[in-house]
Amino acid sequence: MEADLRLESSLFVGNKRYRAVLTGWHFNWTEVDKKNRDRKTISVPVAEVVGVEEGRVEILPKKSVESTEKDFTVFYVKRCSSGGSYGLLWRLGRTQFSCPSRVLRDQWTKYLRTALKTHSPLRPLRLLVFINPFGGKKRGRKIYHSLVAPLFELAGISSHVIVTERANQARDHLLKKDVTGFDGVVCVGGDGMFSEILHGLIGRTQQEAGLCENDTAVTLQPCPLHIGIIPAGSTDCVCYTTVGVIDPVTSALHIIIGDSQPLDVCSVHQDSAPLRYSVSLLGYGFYGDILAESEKHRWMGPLRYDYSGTLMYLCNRSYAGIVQYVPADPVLSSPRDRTRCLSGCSVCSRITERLIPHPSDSGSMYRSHNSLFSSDSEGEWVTVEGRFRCVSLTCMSSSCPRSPLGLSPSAHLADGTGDLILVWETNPLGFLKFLYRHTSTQDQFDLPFVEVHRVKAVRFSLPCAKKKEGYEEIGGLNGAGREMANEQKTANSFLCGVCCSKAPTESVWNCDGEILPVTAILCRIHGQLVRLYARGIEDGAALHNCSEENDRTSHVDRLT
Ligand SMILES: CCCCCCCCCCCCC/C=C/[C@@H](O)[C@H](COP(=O)(O)O)NC(=O)CCCCCCCCCCCCCCC
Ligand SMILES: Nc1ncnc2c1ncn2[C@@H]1O[C@H](COP(=O)(O)OP(=O)(O)O)[C@@H](O)[C@H]1O
Ligand SMILES: [Ca+2]
Repeated sequence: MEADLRLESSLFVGNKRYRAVLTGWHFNWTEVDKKNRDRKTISVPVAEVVGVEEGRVEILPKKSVESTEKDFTVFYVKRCSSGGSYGLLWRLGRTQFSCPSRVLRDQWTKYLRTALKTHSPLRPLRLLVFINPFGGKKRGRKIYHSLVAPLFELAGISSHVIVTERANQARDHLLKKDVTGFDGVVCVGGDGMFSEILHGLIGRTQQEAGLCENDTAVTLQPCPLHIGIIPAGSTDCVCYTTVGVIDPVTSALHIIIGDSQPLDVCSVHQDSAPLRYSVSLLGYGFYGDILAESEKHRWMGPLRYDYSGTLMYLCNRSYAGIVQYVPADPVLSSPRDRTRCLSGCSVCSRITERLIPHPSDSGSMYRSHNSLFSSDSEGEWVTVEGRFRCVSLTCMSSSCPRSPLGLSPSAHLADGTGDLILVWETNPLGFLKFLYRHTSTQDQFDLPFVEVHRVKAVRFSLPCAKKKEGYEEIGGLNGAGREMANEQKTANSFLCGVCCSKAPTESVWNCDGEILPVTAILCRIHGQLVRLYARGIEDGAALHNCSEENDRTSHVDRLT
C-alpha cells in the first residue's frame, strides 16, 4: 500500500520550479534552479498535512482566488519559535501549487488525501465542543469562532458547539446524554473546564464498563474519546504542560491532525464526599488557601491568584498533618533526575507497553483489583507527620506561564506515577525562596525543608487533637522543620494579622482549582487513563520544516 502512495513530479509555486515527492510518510518539495540543481527542500510529514484543496485557496476568510484547473493548495503545520515558552507555536502553512496538467493535479490531490487517511488514523471527523463563556478573560466564544472554527472547517471536521450556561453543564452532558458518533470532546476554557470534561468522560466510561468508580481498589477503564483543550482560562496548566504553549491555534492544529497524548489521572477518594479526579494540582495548605481566598475575588480574572497568593504568603500559615505514600519504583525514574518529559518520552513509552491489554487478557486487566489497597499491602506505605506549609501532589510537571518548568519539572505525563511535594513549616524567607525557584531553572527541591517523592498512592489525615497541640509546641516532627519552629511561631502570628485574627488549624484541598469539602483523603494514580489531542512538549530541535529530514524521536532531555 505504501509503495502505491509514492508520487513524484515537477510542480510550480509561483514561477519557481520544484521537484515534489510524496513518499509514504512525507511530502517534500525541492526548488530546482535553471541549471537543474536542487536548492532548498521543504519537508512536511503527511501526518501534519491539515488539508488539500483544488484551486488556489485562502482561508480567513475562506475563498478561492483566481485559479486554474491545474492548481491545488496544501495546508500544513508550520512551526515557529514561541519566544518565552518551552514549546513551539504551530501555525497554518499554505502553499499553492500548479501542475503541468489537470490529470496530474487530480492525481496529487487524490494521493495526498489517501496518504492523510492512512497515516493519521486518529484525525477527528466529529467533535463535541463546550465553550465556557466566563473562563479567564471571558474570551472563550471569540477565540473559538474567530481562530478555531475556520480551521476545523478547513479540515472537514464537523463540530457540535455548546456554550455553557452553568457550571457542571459539560460534565452532566457527558455523563447523561448520547455521545455516539463523536471522536472527541473539546473544551474552550481553563483547567476547571478541563476538569469537568475529565469527570464526565471518566465517569461515563466506568458506568458503561459496569465498574464502581468509588472502589479504591478497582482498575479504571481508559476513556475511548480524546480530549482537546483550547486554552481560554486563568492558569491553563494542562494545556501548557501537554503542548508547551498557551495558544488556541496551536491547540486547534493538534486536534485536527489527531495527535494523541496519554495522561495519568489521580483519583481522590473522600469518605463522606463524592469521588474527584485531579491531573495538575492536588494541594493542601498554601495552594488550598490561595484557592479559597481567590474565590472571593473572581471578578479580578486571572489576577486573583497573584493577589490571593501574595496575601497567603504574608499569612505564613502551616498546618499539622499525617501524610502516607506508596513509593514508585525508583529504578524507572526519579523526581530529582533533572530530566524533562518531552514528546516521545521513553519513560512514558515503557509503561504504555505494559498497559496495552493482550488479546489473551480478554479485558480482565481492566477489571482486576489493585493489590495496593488490600490489607496485606500496608507494609508498602511510608508515613510522615508534622507541620507543613504545603502538601502537593501532581501527575505531571504542571507548568504554566508563571512557572515554565512547573511544580515538579521532571514529572512525567504518562508514566503511571505522581510527584508528592512536602514543604515543611519554615520561615517566610525560606518559603519565598522555594516559590521563587519555580520561576527559573533553579532546583526548588534543593532546600532543607522540602521533600519530593515519586508515588503511586497517597493518604492524608489530620493528627488527633492531642498530637496537634504537641506539634504546635515543638514545631513538627521533621528534623528540618523543627529548628525553625519557634522562630516560625512568632512570625506566623505576626503576619497572619494581615488577613485574619487567628490562623485556622485546618486548610482545604485544592483539587485542580476546585475546593474539596473534606481534609482526609486517599489518592491513587491511574496510568494513562485519558488521552488528549496533544503530543507533549516538542523541543526547539523540532523546528524542522525547512530541513531535509524530519526526525521526531526526541526522548527524555536533561535539564541544563
Ligand atoms: C514569587 C513568585 C512565585 C511564583 C510561584 C509559582 C508557582 C506556580 C505553580 C502553579 C501550579 C499550577 C497548577 C494548576 C492549577 C490549576 O488546576 C488551578 C485551576 O486553574 P484555573 O483557574 O485556570 O481553572 N489553578 C490554581 O489552583 C491556581 C494556583 C495558584 C498558583 C499561583 C501562585 C501565585 C503565587 C504568588 C505568590 C507571591 C508571593 C509574593 C511574595 C511577596
Ligand atoms: N456558563 C458557566 N457559568 C458559570 N460557571 C461556569 C460556566 N461554564 C463553566 N463554568 C465553571 O467555571 C469554572 C472556571 O472555568 P475555567 O474555564 O476553568 O476558567 P478559569 O481558568 O478562569 O477558572 C469551572 O469550574 C467551570 O465548571
Ligand atoms: Ca505521571
